[in-house]
Amino acid sequence: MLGTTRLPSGLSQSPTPSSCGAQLLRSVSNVGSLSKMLERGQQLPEAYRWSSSETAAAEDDPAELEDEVVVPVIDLAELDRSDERRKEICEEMRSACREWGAFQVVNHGVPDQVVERARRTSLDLFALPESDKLRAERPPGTLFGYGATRMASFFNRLMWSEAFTMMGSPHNNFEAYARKLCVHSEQDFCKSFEEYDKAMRGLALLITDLILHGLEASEERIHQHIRNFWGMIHMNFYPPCPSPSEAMGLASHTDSSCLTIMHQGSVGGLQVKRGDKWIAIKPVPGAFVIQVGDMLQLMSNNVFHSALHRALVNERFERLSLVYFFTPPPTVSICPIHPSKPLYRCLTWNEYLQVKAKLFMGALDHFLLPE
Ligand SMILES: C=C1C[C@]23C[C@@]1(O)CC[C@H]2[C@@]12CCC[C@@](C)(C(=O)O1)[C@H]2[C@@H]3C(=O)O
Ligand SMILES: O=C(O)CCC(=O)C(=O)O
Ligand SMILES: [Fe+2]
Repeated sequence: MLGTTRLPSGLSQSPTPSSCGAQLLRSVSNVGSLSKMLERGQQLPEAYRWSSSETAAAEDDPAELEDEVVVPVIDLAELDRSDERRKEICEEMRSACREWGAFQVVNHGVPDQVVERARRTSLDLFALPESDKLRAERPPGTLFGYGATRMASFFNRLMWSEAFTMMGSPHNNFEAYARKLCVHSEQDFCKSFEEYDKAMRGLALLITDLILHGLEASEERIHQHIRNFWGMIHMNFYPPCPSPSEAMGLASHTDSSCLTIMHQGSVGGLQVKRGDKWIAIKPVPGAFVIQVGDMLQLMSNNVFHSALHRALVNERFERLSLVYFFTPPPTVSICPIHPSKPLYRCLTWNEYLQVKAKLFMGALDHFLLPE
């Protein structure tokens, strides 16, 4: 990467056919030989330039620095020590979900090597030649594959990122992606995502269970809701950017999921909106960022609010965020958990994604019941 800056490639031209045999001879880590390059110092292309009001960060405001507010960090180390400790953790999560729609967890039990292997494999994937990545291009209107983020059509500026989404538990199909992408080692690729998917499913079930207990939902209700939930692995890659203060890594949005578990690594960029301020979620070594998604807002009947968030970029470092979306199965009816005075009508995940693709930030309101 030295001396050059890579242009996010997800939005560029059509695939050039290339053979898997030829790909095997190349190194997947050879980032410098990949997509279009910009000379160092070259300006940010106009299509990637956002207005300063859209990119302004809380850190730009000196008053913000003096009185730093941080998203809660919840320690799961002693979860099983006693019922009291478990209740305290449920309460910490409940209050974080109400106040922030987000928190970080540490001592979560996911081994570092599992995370590191999945991050390495993801970086290798983004380092593939553009023509190989485009073999797995996400067809318009669909969920899985490589390219620009789905919400790109709602903005008239381009985002400084590329993304790849794969189906995870319970129907993971990593071999198919590996074959399509012609990755260097199919076996390592599948193994690393299989173990990551398994670890994330375990963590998602644990955290969703604790959060729903905080809503005083019955055991039966909780299990009915989450036992059959699905997982999706979504990777975002943000190359270093020649003019980060004018660029946007990922524009402001809420996730449609029930819960999102994100590993952002050591390079920060994620921000969450609190009131009218954007607050950085600073990387904490080994932590996962947990965010309330739209489905959990609906299930909680607005007790919790899905986190409005975005990702900024920087000039020096590339950044990878590894995201696990924990979602309802596509055709199962999802309703507010306490049905006495529901604010929303029941919906299916399929239905929700269709409405989100049309209304984007207005999607959840579309399902509000009349007063
Ligand atoms: C199931 C999904 C949620 C998501 C669209 C997706 O198919 C996988 C990508 C997800 C993502 C990530 C970036 C922001 C977002 C709004 C987008 O455009 O793609 C979310 C989508 C979502 O949560 O609605
Ligand atoms: O990369 C990040 O920090 C944010 C990623 C994100 O919000 C998403 O993929 O939905
Ligand atoms: Fe998100």
